[in-house]
Amino acid sequence: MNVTVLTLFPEMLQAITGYGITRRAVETGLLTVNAVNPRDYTTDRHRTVDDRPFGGGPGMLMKVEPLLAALKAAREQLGVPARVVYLTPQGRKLDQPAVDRLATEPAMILIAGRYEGIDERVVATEVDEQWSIGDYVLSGGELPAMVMIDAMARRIPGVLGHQDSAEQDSFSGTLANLLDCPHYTRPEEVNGLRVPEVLLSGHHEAIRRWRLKQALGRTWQRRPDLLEARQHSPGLNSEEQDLLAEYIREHSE
Ligand SMILES: COc1ccccc1CNc1ccc(C(N)=O)cn1
Repeated sequence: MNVTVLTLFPEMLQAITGYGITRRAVETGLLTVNAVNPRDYTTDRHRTVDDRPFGGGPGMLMKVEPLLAALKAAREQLGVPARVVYLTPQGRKLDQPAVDRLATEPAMILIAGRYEGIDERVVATEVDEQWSIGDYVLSGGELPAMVMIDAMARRIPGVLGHQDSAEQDSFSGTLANLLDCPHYTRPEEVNGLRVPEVLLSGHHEAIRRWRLKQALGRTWQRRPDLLEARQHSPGLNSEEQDLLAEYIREHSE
């Protein structure tokens, strides 16, 4: 997947290109992340990228011309048709299904706005999709862009060490509308705190049921909205219904 970010702060992208799974995805060529800085496409002496809003109001907006010129350069750089995404509080709330679909795009241009956003004429003529990572306002679209890139990178085959299918198959995790179960690793006891015995038992069926019960129970406790969705599509099977009922009984006395 090839991603180009339009940003006034290209160095910020080192937060994903320089560390961990996303760094390795870039190094192995499974992912490319480039930056195009609209400031490099200004023509005035002061390299102006922002201006005051018509009609008054607080703050500044990103000007049209530098953005359009940067978009043109980004499209030429990518060389193939790219999906243009604008990260904004006015966008649709990003979720895993959206990430999974976006991750199938061969090329994307992410516009990271600064100030109070960008001139609407750029949105109207160039943006394909507007996305928000949550109902809060940040100082720029760079962090949301990196959140989207990180989430998409994990869906590219070969990027995750463990078999992708393992993640797909697991009932929990955001892919299956359930919260994940608790996880433990060595030592078996620390500060008097023990690992649940079932996880040490080697009984894979008992472990599977315990993890499913914990995932269902946690979702019931923390995210009833997710559970509601899961109860309708695809619906809880009889084992899941039994395990959830058991968890609720144990957590209601
Ligand atoms: C006032 O900032 C803006 C106003 C309009 C557009 C972009 C920005 C840049 N800031 C952003 C961007 C995205 C998100 C999000 N929730 O995805 C939060 N903040």
